[in-house]
This record gives sequence, structure tokens and C-alpha cells, in this order.
Amino acid sequence: MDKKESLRKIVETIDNIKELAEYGIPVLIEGKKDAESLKNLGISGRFIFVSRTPIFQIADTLKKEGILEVILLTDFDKAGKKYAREILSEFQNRGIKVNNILRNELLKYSRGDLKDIESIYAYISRRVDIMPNFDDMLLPHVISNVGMTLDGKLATVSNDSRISSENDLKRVHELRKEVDGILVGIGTILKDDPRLTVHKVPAVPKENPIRIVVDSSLRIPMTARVLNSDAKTIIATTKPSSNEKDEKIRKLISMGVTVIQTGAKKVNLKDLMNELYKQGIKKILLEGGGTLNFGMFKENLISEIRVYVAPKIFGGSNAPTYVDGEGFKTVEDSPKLELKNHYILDDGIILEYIVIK
Ligand SMILES: NC(=O)C1=CN([C@@H]2O[C@H](COP(=O)(O)OP(=O)(O)OC[C@H]3O[C@@H](n4cnc5c(N)ncnc54)[C@H](O)[C@@H]3O)[C@@H](O)[C@H]2O)C=CC1
Ligand SMILES: Nc1nc(O)c(N)c(N[C@@H]2O[C@H](COP(=O)(O)O)[C@@H](O)[C@H]2O)n1
Repeated sequence: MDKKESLRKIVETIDNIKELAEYGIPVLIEGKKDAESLKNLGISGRFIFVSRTPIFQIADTLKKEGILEVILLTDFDKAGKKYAREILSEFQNRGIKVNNILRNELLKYSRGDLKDIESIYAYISRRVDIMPNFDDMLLPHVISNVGMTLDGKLATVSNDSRISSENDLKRVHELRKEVDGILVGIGTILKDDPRLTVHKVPAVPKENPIRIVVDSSLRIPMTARVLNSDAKTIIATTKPSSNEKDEKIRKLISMGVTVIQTGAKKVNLKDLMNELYKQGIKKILLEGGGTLNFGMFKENLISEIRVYVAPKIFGGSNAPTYVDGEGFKTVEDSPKLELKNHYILDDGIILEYIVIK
């Protein structure tokens, strides 16, 4: 792994810590300077200083509060290792999961250069300064959401996709309000002709997220509803040009649509994500379908999953499923997920996962 890739991995680890901390998982650190360094990196949440209170006491308090998991981020020196051993023992004895993976990743990817948590911020910012292309590595936070049947279908063989309950659709539209962009594949546009705006809960029309369509062969019909003026739209297509394609791009641009060209046969999803990030689209809701979902999972571009599982079975080997495409060849190749939340909504169940990168 070269230096650039190692730094990218460290930034990804920081992003994972950020997500988990925002979820309410306490972060165990040694002192105030560690908290400052993490805050400078945009990590907010509950920091617990293990140098101030006996570890068994902290574990007892968190146990009483019903905390199920903590993130271990003590230093990498002798003292930090001693704290880590004690935390692992005291917390695990009380049935509290200790997430040690992120600390290990920081150590691994910094190849031992990082000695403590308080210097993480300086470590990263120094390297970002000497890497002018660092911007090329930044990617948006992507939440994948679908409404699926118990057998994982997104629609029937004849494309009836009425899966979500009324309250689930409201949940999705609340989620749409939180993001900068909504991403779908052209298959979904051709089959559903969606609006991709916030229209099932009260909202300010001007604040609709940007609609992003991944369309390798530029098949989008000029009458598609995503091209209306309800929100801004970005179409991502491949680079190779033809007279016909160039003409269509010109028409789209004249309608106010932004066209991003990346990739040869298929849209290069990683490049696209980086370009969207640079354009200020930092949080994306991926709303399928199955082909694009696979492409996004394959490139490791999804951070979170939220699915509504409806008490329905559609069957049909040609009916779209949550993740289609070529599929992963082995279990090792497939994404690693961690269940973060689940609850009943109407007659279905919501499952929320974090993708472990
Ligand atoms: N129940 C639900 O929550 C949802 C259901 N759906 C259903 O899913 C179906 C549509 O799914 P699909 O046909 O699979 O189409 P899709 O929406 O996944 O679009 C696939 C297209 O994405 C484009 N693409 C470009 N670059 C790509 C890349 N690198 N990787 C992957 N795709 C790339 C290709 O042009 C490809 O044809 C419809 O039946 C729709 O109703 C779609 C979204 C949500
Ligand atoms: N969450 C969810 N549940 C379902 O049952 C669905 N069929 C979908 N479909 C997605 O939502 C789009 C429709 O959006 P508009 O209401 O037109 O804004 C559709 O194209 C799918 O992406 N989603």
C-alpha cells in the first residue's frame, strides 16, 4: 500500500469513528488534548477520559446506562496499551462490546508513525498539505435506502414497486430532506419516472436535494420528471462521444442540467463520487435500483444502509433485488455490515446497518 492509499485509509477510519460517535457510541480516550484533536477532525459525540476515573467505575456507569458498545481510542504507547488491556477486560466482563478495530487500523495505516491520539489531527493535516491531490480522495457519505420484500425484491416481475408503507415513505422523505443529493440509476428512471423531490412531508421546495442520475449510455428521456424545474439535476454519463450524444448533452445543459462525464463503458462511480464531493454534495441518499446498488457496494462507496422490510414476497428470478449486478464471488469479498438499529414501522421492519470499510 503506497503512502497516498495509507492516508486515504486513515481518513476512512476517521470517517467511521465520526459515524459511530454520531450514533451515540461513547469514545474512550485518555485526556482533553485527545478530544481536541478528534474535534478538529470533525468528530463530535461523547468522549470519556479514562485517565481521570478508575476504568471499572466507568464500565459500571456505562453498564447502568445500558450502553452496549464503546470505541477504544487510547494512545499507542505503553500507558495507552495498559489502558486498552484494562478496558477490554473490564468492559467485556460486563458484556459491553469494545470496538478496538478502529484503533488498530490507525496504528496499521500510519505504520507505527502515529504515537498517540492527540497528534492525529497534526498528522493528517501535515500530510494533506504535502499532497496537493488530497482533494481527489474525498468522498461523500452515502446512505443506501430501499423498501424491499422479505425475499429481497425491489419490485415484482412486472415492475410493481409499491412496497413501502405510508409511514415508511414519510421516513424516506424526511431522509431526503437531510441530504445534499439523491442518487438513482437510469433503470429506475426508465421504469418509475420518479420525481425524487421531498413531496410526502412538509418541505421548502427550494431546499430539494440535487437529483443525480447514473446513465452510462445517456438513455434519459427528455420528458423524464427528474428534468423538471422542481430541483437541480446532475446526469452522470461516460466519456466517449458521438454526434447524437453530444447533441443530447447540449440540450440537457441548455435546460439547466449539469452533465458529468467519467468512465469509458460504465460511469466510473468513484470518480463521480469525488466530483460530487468537490461540488459540495457531501451527503447522498442512494435510492437504487439493484444494478447501481451493486456498483456502489463493489466500489465500497456506501457508508450506511437503511431498509424497510415489508411482509411481502414477490418471487421471480427476473424481479429486481436490493443488490443485483454480477454479485460478489465469495463471502470475503462481500461487504461487512454491523447492525446499528432496528424497529417496527407499520407492518414492516426497519433495519439500519453501518458498512465496515
Ligand atoms: N423498492 C425500492 O426501494 C426501489 C425499487 N427500485 C426498482 O428497481 C428497478 C430498477 O433497477 P435496475 O433496473 O437495476 O436499474 P438501476 O436503477 O440500478 O440502474 C442501472 C443503470 O445504472 C447505470 N450505471 C452506470 N454506471 C454504473 C456502474 N458503474 N455500476 C452500476 N450501474 C451503473 C447503468 O446505465 C445501468 O443500466 C425498478 O424496478 C425500480 O422500481 C428502484 C429503487 C428503489
Ligand atoms: N423507499 C422506497 N420504497 C418503495 O416501496 C419504493 N417503490 C421506492 N422507490 C424509490 O422511490 C422513487 C420514487 O420517488 P418519487 O416518489 O417519485 O419522488 C423510485 O424511483 C425509487 O427510487 N422507495
